[in-house]
Amino acid sequence: MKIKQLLAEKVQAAMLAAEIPESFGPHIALSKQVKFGDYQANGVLGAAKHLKTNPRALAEKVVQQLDLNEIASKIEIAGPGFINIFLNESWLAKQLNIHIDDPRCSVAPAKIKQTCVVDYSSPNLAKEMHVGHLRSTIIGDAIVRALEFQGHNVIRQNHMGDWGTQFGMLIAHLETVLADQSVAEVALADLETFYREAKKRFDEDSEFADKSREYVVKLQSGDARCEALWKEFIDISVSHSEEVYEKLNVTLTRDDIKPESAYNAMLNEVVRDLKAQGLAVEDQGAQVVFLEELADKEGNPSPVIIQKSGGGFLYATTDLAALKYRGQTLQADRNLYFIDARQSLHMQQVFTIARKAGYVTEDMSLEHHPFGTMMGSDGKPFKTRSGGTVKLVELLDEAIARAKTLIAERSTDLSESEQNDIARKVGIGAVKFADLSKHRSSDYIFNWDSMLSFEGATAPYLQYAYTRIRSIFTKAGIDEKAIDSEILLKMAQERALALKLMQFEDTLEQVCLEAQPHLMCLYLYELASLFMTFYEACPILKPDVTENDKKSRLALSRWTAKVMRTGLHLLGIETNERM
Ligand SMILES: NC(=[NH2+])NCCC[C@H](N)C(=O)O
Repeated sequence: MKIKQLLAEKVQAAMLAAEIPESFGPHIALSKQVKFGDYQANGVLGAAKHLKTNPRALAEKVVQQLDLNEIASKIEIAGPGFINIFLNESWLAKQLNIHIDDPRCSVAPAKIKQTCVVDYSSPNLAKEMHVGHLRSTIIGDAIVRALEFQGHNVIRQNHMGDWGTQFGMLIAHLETVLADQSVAEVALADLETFYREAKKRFDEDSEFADKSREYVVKLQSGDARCEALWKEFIDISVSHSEEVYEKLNVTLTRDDIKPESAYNAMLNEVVRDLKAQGLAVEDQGAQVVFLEELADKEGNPSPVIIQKSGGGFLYATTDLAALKYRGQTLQADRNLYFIDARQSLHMQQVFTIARKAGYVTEDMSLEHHPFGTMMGSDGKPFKTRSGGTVKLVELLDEAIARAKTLIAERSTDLSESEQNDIARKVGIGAVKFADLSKHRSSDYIFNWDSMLSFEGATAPYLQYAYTRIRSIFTKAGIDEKAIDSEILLKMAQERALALKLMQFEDTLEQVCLEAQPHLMCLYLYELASLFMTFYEACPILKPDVTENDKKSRLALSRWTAKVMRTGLHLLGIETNERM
């Protein structure tokens, strides 16, 4: 149920009837205090100013026209002309009752189905996946899940970095290592070390450096031997990423990989397009687009090199080709990119050029959703103790091991294999929730103790809250599916919980529009807290509770469990039936 939209439509209609031009809009917001009701419409104020009339009188006119009969129990004008809306308990209860069996938690499928192309994860295959890619993977996956749940057509694009000059050095080194009888899987077990070795040879041995450069050229011209080596390298590197995806429970598969090399055949065409349109000009032998739109303070246009003087292409050229494909072939209504904030200028440049070149039409939205850096406890970018890159698989294994210690202490009645399963969900959930619950664009400090705490806004807290709700049914010996009785909202705590449950779709909508998963995290934490308050104030299984109250409260509990499970699932976090 989109409550905000429903109220907006009603208030808008009343405003029109009161002869307020449509452009002023109803501006529906959640009320900040209980005494101001549940929602507040703030649109009249601006209109009154514009029409030079008394805002209160205008608000009264609107309220007279406002038809919220069944929905609201009270409408009040407050302050200079705010309209406070108090929702009707029986209307709220009715919505919950209608959707008691709805697995979609009363979320309607999107009326306008958009094609959303989502670029996320996208690690560089020359090296091990690092924490920056962890953020992109987790955040991107949460948004993909949310958009799909809404019913949009989502196309994942894992824009893996599998091309570029460093691959000459890597395959030249791989060739030597393989000649020494080593197996590629073993040689590439640790990509970081392999890269370092190759780089060292490249810097110290000029013969090797020459060979590396020669291999770059050969690779580009389709030399079979070099291509075979490259393919072998890429294949193993991709499987490293897949190991991370599997541990993380993200929805990316091999089919979603559309790496940089996939656009090689389009790069010449991109340069041709931009030259033909007068966008790219020759500058010192290179092909450059100068963007006035992104000029610096001194007014110098922002230069974007799309082809080097030697003929080589760049990161931006590939991104332009990718965007041409996404615009013209995939016909994306929304293009979403989950990439580190440090690539903001690059993205702006690509977006500006793509628009000018007509690769995407005006109505296609281009969105870079940047994220901040994950920091270590020392406040510096997250590294291993020796200053190296943290291997993601090891980080995730540590999360699971730490969760296992906690679960083994708490859940002594469960078997070893049950404990392991829970530890996996809790450990991975903790890493994800800690990341997703932060405002996307801010940096944050990675801290094991706080993310694994069973108190506060953490995955373990929410997962445990979910399990506790489920245990009410076990304790009562009732199959939750048999709960189909009327929800009655008598107590304030029941009403508050019911309202929160009905706000799930509004939250989801905002998460999808702004690509901000932390809104869902916050929502779920508030929901769990409201449930705890409800549970304390409104006993369910105590002997003196009437049968109707008991059933109604069980139905509310069932609803809460459903929304918690669905919300966590949309964040990519699994729940446990026992814990
Ligand atoms: N279309 C894109 N540029 N996607 C992001 C790619 C990220 C890049 N491979 C990196 O690791 O920095």
